[in-house]
Amino acid sequence: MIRFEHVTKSYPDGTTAVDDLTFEVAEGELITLVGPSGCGKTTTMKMVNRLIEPTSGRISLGGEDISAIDPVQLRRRIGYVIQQVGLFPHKTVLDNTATVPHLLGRPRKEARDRAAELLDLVGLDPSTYGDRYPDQLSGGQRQRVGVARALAADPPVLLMDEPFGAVDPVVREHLQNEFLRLQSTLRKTVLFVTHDIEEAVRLGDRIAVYGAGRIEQFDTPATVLGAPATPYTAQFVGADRGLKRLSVTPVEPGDLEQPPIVRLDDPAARAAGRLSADGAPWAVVLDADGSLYGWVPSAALTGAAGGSAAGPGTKKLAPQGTVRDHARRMDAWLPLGAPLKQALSTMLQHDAGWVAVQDGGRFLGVLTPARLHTALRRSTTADAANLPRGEIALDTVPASGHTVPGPGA
Ligand SMILES: Nc1ncnc2c1ncn2[C@@H]1O[C@H](COP(=O)(O)OP(=O)(O)OP(=O)(O)O)[C@@H](O)[C@H]1O
Repeated sequence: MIRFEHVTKSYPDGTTAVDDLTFEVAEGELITLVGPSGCGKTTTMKMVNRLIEPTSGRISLGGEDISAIDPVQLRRRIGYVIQQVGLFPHKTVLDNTATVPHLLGRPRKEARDRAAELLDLVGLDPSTYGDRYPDQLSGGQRQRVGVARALAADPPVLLMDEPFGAVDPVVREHLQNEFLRLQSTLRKTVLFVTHDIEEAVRLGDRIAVYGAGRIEQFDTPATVLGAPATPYTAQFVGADRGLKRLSVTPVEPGDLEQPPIVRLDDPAARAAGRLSADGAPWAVVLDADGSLYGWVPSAALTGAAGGSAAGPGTKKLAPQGTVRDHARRMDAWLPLGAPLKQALSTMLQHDAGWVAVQDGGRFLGVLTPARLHTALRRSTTADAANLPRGEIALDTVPASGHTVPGPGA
């Protein structure tokens, strides 16, 4: 969709803002441009809508050389969101958003209806905010209007230059999540400038890491974090890149452990026999349709008073009733493909030694801290070797136990 071929921008004073850039952005892809101040990110962006003309090289949009497109026509195909949103102070939020469609010839009423839809889309109720003026909004709300306005002409391409840079971290994360939700349905081709590596990782399908005027690495967030191409990139993404990588590494079926499984309606005696044969301290309990209900400690099944809390020497009774009578609920589960960070956070939140992973309501297995660590290492090695994760064998330091720790362990 967007293609840079050997693009250079030099200024008469001898500054080379961008030096021989070549890259391609696919349709519907969100690329984050990240790097320190002055490395050429904004210059790259402004060359796409011809606010800056390159000194040499070629930029094309959908196969068309942009130097042959009238800049005004070109900008109608490209939404532009900047940090200092640049709303018209004397116009209401609704009119600010409707300006572009109206300028493009849509009747006023139609343009305003569309603007109301867009405000709704970016999370601003038009009946509450539509009649306000920009100075009656918070910084985060103004940014949302900026995004709505950029989307108003329904351009296939969006350029976003630190659009969430001026708001506090909490609002910023909120805006990022909303923008991701929007992008998952709109699938615009987006160039997004930021100097915040966290933001670049969270939003980008791929990240372009800039050094002075050049791209040092252009790859997926997982690869940039797991296998930085140069010492510069490694230093830029930070020493805690393993931790950041948790956010972009999904849970895969091969990561899961398989504790014994019993069903809610199984007789307790049979379930106890099964656990005792396996030497397992607990089992996952599934309901009739195969989804997670919770877990049951072996001690509870064998009737020891107080279940898993029973001390040594407690007299064991014959198992009574069904598993349902002894099982404990466990709400902590994740969908397959959820990031490892969510897995870790769910374990911590539930104070549990494992978290169940399900696919469309079907239980697949459990992830433990040890397995999470292995998954992270394996995916990092796989990215560096350019192989599927399942094909990576690790030389692993053995975990201390060989059974899955019980919840709360
Ligand atoms: N008109 C100009 N004349 C000379 N140098 C310029 C001019 N405009 C920009 N530059 C230089 O080009 C380089 C790239 O600037 P650019 O705005 O693209 O950086 P950036 O990566 O977006 O930085 P920031 O994160 O601070 O916005 C900088 O060194 C800047 O000083």
